[in-house]
Amino acid sequence: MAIIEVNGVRKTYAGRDVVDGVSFSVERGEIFGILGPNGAGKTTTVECVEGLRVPDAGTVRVAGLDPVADHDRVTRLLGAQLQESELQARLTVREALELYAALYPAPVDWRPLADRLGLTDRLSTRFAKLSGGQKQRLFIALALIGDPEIVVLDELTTGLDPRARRDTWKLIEEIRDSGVTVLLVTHFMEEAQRLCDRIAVIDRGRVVALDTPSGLIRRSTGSTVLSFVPSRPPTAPELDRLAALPGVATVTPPDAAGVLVLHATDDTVTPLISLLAEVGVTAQRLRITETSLDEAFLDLTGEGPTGEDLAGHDPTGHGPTGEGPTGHATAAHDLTRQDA
Ligand SMILES: Nc1ncnc2c1ncn2[C@@H]1O[C@H](COP(=O)(O)OP(=O)(O)OP(=O)(O)O)[C@@H](O)[C@H]1O
Repeated sequence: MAIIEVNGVRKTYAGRDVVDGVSFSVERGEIFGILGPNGAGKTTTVECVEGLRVPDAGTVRVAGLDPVADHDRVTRLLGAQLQESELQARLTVREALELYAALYPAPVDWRPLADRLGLTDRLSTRFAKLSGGQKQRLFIALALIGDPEIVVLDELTTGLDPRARRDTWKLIEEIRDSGVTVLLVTHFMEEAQRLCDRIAVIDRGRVVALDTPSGLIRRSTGSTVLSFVPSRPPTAPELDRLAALPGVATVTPPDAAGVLVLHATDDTVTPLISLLAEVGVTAQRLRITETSLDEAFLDLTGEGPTGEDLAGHDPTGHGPTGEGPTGHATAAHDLTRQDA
């Protein structure tokens, strides 16, 4: 049974639907990703799930409860990751763990939790002195301290170096394997592809696709990439015949290294081989690969922030606006969208 159900949720700011009829459900025990470009409405959506924002229309249920009307009960079920600005710089790791444990009726013992998250030798360190990866591990610990059934992680690995990001991914998998459902908001295709059981791609306030990572890839046009070095350059009519093969989305003529690339489907392979045999061309270094989630994302949304584009994006650097305790939503999102 679904542990989170979001049905037709709408949120309007200044006459603009920033969340425009979003629906999805999250099954118990999965890592469910919400992926989308800047300002797509991801944070607004998950804050409706957390009961931090009130939808203008639609319903949200967390384990059957309304996150606004049953806020206290939902808070006990759902551990949310803090934003950096929400923790005092001078607080030590131990103080933060003790403080947050005291907020819950039945917290887990924070010592083994700190140990599991590699924080034991940092217990006396002040928050401001922790590295980016250590801060994120502390946020995960604080999100888990109330022994939640669901944990919401929003842009957890933004700003981390590749090693710290991979360490964090391992922790997120361990959390899922311990039976906790994970709702993960991310910009990073690689992160979504590697971690998520299913992904909702949100663009301009709407769910444009919802599937497993490989399902999303298969859905995009030209999901199979065929590349080879033809034994001689193809003529213009031959390139036209390649483009007309079943399943071909695009043909890129040989580059400087002589490599010709087709974005196509698995059904293209046999007719391609036949055509090449017919015109007397051999295919050297033939490679058949799956397109990346990155390319599928571009195809699904018509734009594509890549991990690198967004590596410097700091969601905590945004100033607060009228609603939402995280200070996430700011005009900076709009600027990013206009720039995109
Ligand atoms: N309280 C608010 N007042 C006015 N506009 C808001 C408010 N909260 C969010 N918005 C706008 O709603 C849109 C969606 O914001 P949201 O933070 O949900 O997007 P996001 O997909 O999480 O983006 P990012 O990946 O950049 O964090 C943005 O254009 C944002 O400026």
